[in-house]
Amino acid sequence: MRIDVVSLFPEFVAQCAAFGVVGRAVERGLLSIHGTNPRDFAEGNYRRVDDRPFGGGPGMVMLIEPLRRALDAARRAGEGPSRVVYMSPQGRRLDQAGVRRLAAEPRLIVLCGRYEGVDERLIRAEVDEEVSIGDYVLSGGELPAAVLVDAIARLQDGVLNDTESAQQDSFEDGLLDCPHYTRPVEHDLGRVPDVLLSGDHARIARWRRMQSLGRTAARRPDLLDGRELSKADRELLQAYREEAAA
Ligand SMILES: NC(=O)c1ccc(NCc2ccccc2N2CCOCC2)nc1
Repeated sequence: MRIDVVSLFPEFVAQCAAFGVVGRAVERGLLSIHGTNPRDFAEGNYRRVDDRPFGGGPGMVMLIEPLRRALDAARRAGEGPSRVVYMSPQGRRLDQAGVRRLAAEPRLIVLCGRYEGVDERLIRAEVDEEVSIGDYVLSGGELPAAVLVDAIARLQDGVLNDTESAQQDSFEDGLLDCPHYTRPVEHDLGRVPDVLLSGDHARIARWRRMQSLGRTAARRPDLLDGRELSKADRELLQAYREEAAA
């Protein structure tokens, strides 16, 4: 999959893709990240990429033409059709289903806004979808772009090894993850739950599922809305609540 990032700080997003799982995916050619800077397409000796907002008000707005030329250059740099995603607080909230949908695209061009945002005419003409990573304001779209790139990279075939994909699965099925423990068994912060030391894999899997269900119900009940729990899951959730109440 090819991702082009259009940003005044293109190296920022490329750097975020240089480490860990995503870095490995790039090294192995499962994913390629390219940066294009609108400033390289700005005219005049100040190479302006922004200007004052019509109607007054604080801040500056990104100009149409440098962005449009940068988007065109990014489009031409790769092959095949590309979907343009604009990272913005006005976008549709990103969730794992949205990541899966975008990860299936052959190409993405991710547009990162700075200043107070981008001239609306460019958005209407060039952007296929606006995406928000959450209801908070950041100084630019680069961090949201890096978040999107990371989440998409993990879903590319061959990127995660078996252990990592198992962890991914626990979030994929819409539940929060269970607690994790490692050595030592005894510590002044507490003891590892005996079930995890039992070697009884069915019992361990049951305990982990119970913990995922219980934590989801306690911390993110919204994730269970509209979800038909199986009889087994309902019993596990009940067991979790009884244990928590005890
Ligand atoms: N939640 C998100 O995904 C998110 C994304 C971007 C972002 N900022 C860049 C930006 C992009 C578009 C429009 C305005 C702005 N902003 C520029 C700086 O001023 C505030 C508005 N912030 C949060």
